[in-house]
Amino acid sequence: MSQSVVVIGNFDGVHPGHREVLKAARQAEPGLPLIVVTFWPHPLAVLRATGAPLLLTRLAERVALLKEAGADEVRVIDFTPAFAALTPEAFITDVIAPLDPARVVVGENFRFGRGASGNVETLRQLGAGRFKVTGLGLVGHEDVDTCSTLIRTALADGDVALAAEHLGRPFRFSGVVRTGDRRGRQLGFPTANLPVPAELACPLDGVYAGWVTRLDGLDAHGAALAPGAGPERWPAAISVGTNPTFDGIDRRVESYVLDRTDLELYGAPIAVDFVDRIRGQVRFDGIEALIVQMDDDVLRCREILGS
Ligand SMILES: Cc1cc2nc3c(=O)[nH]c(=O)nc-3n(C[C@H](O)[C@H](O)[C@H](O)COP(=O)(O)O)c2cc1C
Ligand SMILES: Nc1ncnc2c1ncn2[C@@H]1O[C@H](COP(=O)(O)OP(=O)(O)O)[C@@H](O)[C@H]1O
Repeated sequence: MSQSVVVIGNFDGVHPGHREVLKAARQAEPGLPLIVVTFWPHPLAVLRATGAPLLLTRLAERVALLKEAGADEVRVIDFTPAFAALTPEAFITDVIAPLDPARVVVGENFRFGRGASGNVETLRQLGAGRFKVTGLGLVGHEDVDTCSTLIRTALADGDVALAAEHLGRPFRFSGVVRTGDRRGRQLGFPTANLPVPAELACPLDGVYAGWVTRLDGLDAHGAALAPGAGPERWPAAISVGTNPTFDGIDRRVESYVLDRTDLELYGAPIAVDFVDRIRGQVRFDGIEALIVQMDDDVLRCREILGS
């Protein structure tokens, strides 16, 4: 096997700071295959009693984004309690050395091995004579460090515009469309409903403007898109919440694709990209008031999305 340049990290969200790490690795060792080593589930899900932070990306999305950001290969380590108990030496011998790295690149706050006892300095000592080590500073973004925590906080505040700024792209929430209460069509606003799994980050309850994309490479009628044609993206009014007007219980992400009533999305994988927040959820006294408000929401969406 030829030598490689190895990057290690969680990379949840694959934000611009993460992309910089991959870019730096590429620049340090031009010519060598870039391998990203990442962990699943999130190490804190195993290590911390309170569990992992809410995830910005599912594993498949993380892997796809890492490849888009320049990874030639992504190795996903099954982060079990046994794996967490490896010594720093064993981590290097078992996981890193077999990749034959000429260089290992990590963020300067990287910790590894039992009890998080390894750091960049440990990595340097263990790699001496075998591979070089680069520890990168956190990447700044408009005076604040771009990091997953800031993005999570922005989402929890409903500030999806700020989350998009930190992410370098709109926050994307994806899933498979489920049936709801079959009320949307009667209201004149059919909505494609996604469940909100407990482990995923999701914007604060409210109404948003954004885009819906089918992820299965099929058009609305199930036919393959023409070769080279990108997936279709539709402007949408998005409601996140439990439908308080109807005393709902389940939290969902519901998207009304503007001006369409012909879509068949049950069972389809879709992505919802959040562009801007319009308002909070309201418990209306009747459906008329909800419909008047939804008409207004659609106008706001058109303004925001320019469609
Ligand atoms: C643009 C938009 C705004 C919405 N705003 C509210 C709201 O303020 N309060 C509320 O109870 N439900 C709101 N909803 C959710 C509707 O109640 C829900 O889409 C409708 O009951 C249909 O549910 P169903 O998809 O399960 O049939 C909104 C939905 C959309 C698309
Ligand atoms: N413009 C549209 N936006 C979203 N979904 C649509 C649209 N037009 C048709 N649909 C279809 O209608 C379904 C939603 O209808 P709705 O009456 O809200 O039922 P449900 O309560 O099951 O979500 C969607 O899952 C999708 O298959």
